[in-house]
Amino acid sequence: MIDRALRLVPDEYASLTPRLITVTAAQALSQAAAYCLLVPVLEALFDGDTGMAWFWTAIMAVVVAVMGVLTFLQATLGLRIAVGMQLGLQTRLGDKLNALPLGWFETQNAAQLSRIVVDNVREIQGAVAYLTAKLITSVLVPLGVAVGMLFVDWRIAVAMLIAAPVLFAVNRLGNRAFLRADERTHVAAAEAETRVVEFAQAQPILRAFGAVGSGNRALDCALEAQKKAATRNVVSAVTGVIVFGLVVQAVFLALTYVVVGQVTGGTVSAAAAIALIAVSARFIEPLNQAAQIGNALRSASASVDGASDLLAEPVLPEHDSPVALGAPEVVFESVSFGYDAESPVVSDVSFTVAPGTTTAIVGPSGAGKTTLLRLVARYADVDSGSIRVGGHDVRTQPTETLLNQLSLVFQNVYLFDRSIAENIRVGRPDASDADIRWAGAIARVDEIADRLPDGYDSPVGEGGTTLSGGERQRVSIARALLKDAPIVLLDEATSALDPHSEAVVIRGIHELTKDKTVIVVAHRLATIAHADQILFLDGGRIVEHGTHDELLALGSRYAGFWNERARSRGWRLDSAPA
Ligand SMILES: Nc1ncnc2c1ncn2[C@@H]1O[C@H](COP(=O)(O)OP(=O)(O)OP(=O)(O)O)[C@@H](O)[C@H]1O
Repeated sequence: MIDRALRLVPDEYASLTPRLITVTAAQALSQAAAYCLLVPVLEALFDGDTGMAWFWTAIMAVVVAVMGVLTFLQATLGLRIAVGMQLGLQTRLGDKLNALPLGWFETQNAAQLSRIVVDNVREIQGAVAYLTAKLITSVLVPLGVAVGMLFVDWRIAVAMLIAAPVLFAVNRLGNRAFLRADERTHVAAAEAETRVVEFAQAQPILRAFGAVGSGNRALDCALEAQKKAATRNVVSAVTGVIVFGLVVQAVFLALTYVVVGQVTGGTVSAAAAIALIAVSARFIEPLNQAAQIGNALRSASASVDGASDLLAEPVLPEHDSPVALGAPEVVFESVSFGYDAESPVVSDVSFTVAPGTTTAIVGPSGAGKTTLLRLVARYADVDSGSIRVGGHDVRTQPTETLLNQLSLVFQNVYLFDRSIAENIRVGRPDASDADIRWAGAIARVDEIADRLPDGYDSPVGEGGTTLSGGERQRVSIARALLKDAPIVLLDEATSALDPHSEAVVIRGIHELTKDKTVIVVAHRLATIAHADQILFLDGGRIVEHGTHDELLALGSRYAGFWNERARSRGWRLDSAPA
């Protein structure tokens, strides 16, 4: 576990780790030497040899002083590693999250990510900086004492050298059960966190459907499982510590018998015996500590796994060399893709979106329309075929270059818990206030800002919860307007907006898409009818493509889809807004 945790130490702090280990080892040996020096000091005192007593006390004082300096060095090194470890590991995890394909985030949940980046890092930090040092101390001090005893009485030294591995073996056995219980606790805690976040986020739906009780049940089960796992964990930890404590006392008693045996045998003086019993107590103490440190180290093991697994997640191959971009065209060539290898979602799809034209993708639910948009933005890489944007395969251009050419306006608009202005500025971080107001005016965000007390500086709440769905879309359109990318990927809203909001959003989108290359997953009949090209997708394949008139004349799938939609909405083409 320690070696895996040490591998997570950032490079710039890696050189400090051997220093910490060396200083800790030296500190532990000086501590052992100080304990051993008790024997000659006590012997001299009992013999009434004041000169020798002072001599050994002076040596002991020097050793204790060295030990003090080493303890100080050990503490400062540990602190430096702890701080560096936290910053460095969190930066590495942050960089990793930046490099992961966008599609990866759709399968993750916020609670587990936050647990890895915050809680796991804290545990690993503690394991590397403090627990490693404590573990070294608790091994080297008894070992040093036992070796030191060789110079006093070899039989006692041998008894100590036998006792130490016995104690470690008992400790190891006792902790196996704890380790299993601890793993179960980590799993149960992660599950409970996920359920708590889900329960909070699903409140509107649970209440709307009167399902608060059933929503609670999933959470209650997770919390109950966590409670049981935690109880088992505590029971096995406490049992292990009690058993280990009893064995430690038994070993201490055995050592005392050995010492007393030497006194009665006449090989050790009574004064030395008292000193040896005191040293034996010191010998036992760090071993006792090792039990608790072992538990803490094992508990940190699950955290190391969490962070290591995240760091090992595969990223999409990245091309750093700059490319000379051509016209803003999007070309799909025999593209096939599936979220998992067994079930393709998109099969052999080929089409070209010429610069400055609009392509509408329509088709039944689950046909793969949104997936096509995601593949353009490289949420994931295609399984076969290729997608070219601006004349280059999306896989052979730097991600930044690709994303700079794209404005994404998807249905689930996420707003940061900051002001309206800052949320719009996400579109172009160097935009001036005037630019933000320009984009806000076109997308009619100014209407929203006007009614809020702090105007554009008003906070929008986590995820934009203080704004309506239509208002959030307006902010996201303002973002995209500010970015002014040549290609717009648009997932049209399926949910109904009130007539005013809808009219405003449509106007904003109209401005955003003017003279741009547009791929739109279209639901509004006006958008579909006025597109330069329509792709009818079913089961991941393009089954028909052409203009609205061509496809209506064909009288097949698209015509059926169109007539059904138009009938259900009482809509006629000549009434379509421009
Ligand atoms: N992140 C994902 N992981 C696994 N499967 C997914 C993922 N996203 C979508 N799918 C599956 O891929 C298929 C196509 O989904 P997609 O969202 O592209 O369809 P769609 O045509 O846009 O549907 P809708 O009109 O209902 O939004 C569906 O079967 C869906 O369950």
